[in-house]
Amino acid sequence: MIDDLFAGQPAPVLELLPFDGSVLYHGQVIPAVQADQYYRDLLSDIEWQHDEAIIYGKHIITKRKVAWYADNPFRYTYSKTTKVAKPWTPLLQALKCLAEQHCNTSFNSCLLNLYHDGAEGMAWHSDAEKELEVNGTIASISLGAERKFSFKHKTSKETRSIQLEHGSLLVMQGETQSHWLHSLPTTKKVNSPRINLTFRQIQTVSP
Ligand SMILES: O=C(O)CCC(=O)C(=O)O
Ligand SMILES: [Fe+2]
Repeated sequence: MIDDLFAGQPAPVLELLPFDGSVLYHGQVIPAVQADQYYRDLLSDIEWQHDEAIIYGKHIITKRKVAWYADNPFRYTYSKTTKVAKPWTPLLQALKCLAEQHCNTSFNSCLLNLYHDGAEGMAWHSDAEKELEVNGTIASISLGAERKFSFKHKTSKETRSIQLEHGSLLVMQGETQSHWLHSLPTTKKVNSPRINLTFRQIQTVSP
């Protein structure tokens, strides 16, 4: 029986992309009870703020909330707005450590998103801001409501989707950001919050 074979073992890691990059779904790397606690702690302890963006010249304030933490008070620019990172909390440091163990790499920053319900999502984009290491690994931890996450190839337009479970880890690496867009589609089926943490490697400015 397949079930017996995997009993008590971590779920097998799943490759999502057929080519031009690699997206590995590690499944639920945080046990549910612990994930529940992390979710509650992050909801109350993180300094959540509405995100700002300038899109087609318009100043937009998102319903989704964000926060940015890092080793240093890095400045990070996306959607033409600049943020300054806050110092790690003990819980974020523990989650960073967990992500680093699974990815065999180190991260120096984390962007957090809080989607209050399925009406909030993220449009097609790739994480290729100039401050990010080129082809750097991005580790994404999900807590709270399960949501669909999609990839679309920039030229062939092929798509791949996956459900991101409570306590799960998804790792985007290699040439993924150069060739694929990703999005968190909005949905009427979800009416509770989801927290997402993406651990990243920001280029530190050389002297
Ligand atoms: O919410 C997610 O799972 C992904 C968020 C994302 O793509 C980003 O912050 O760049
Ligand atoms: Fe992204």
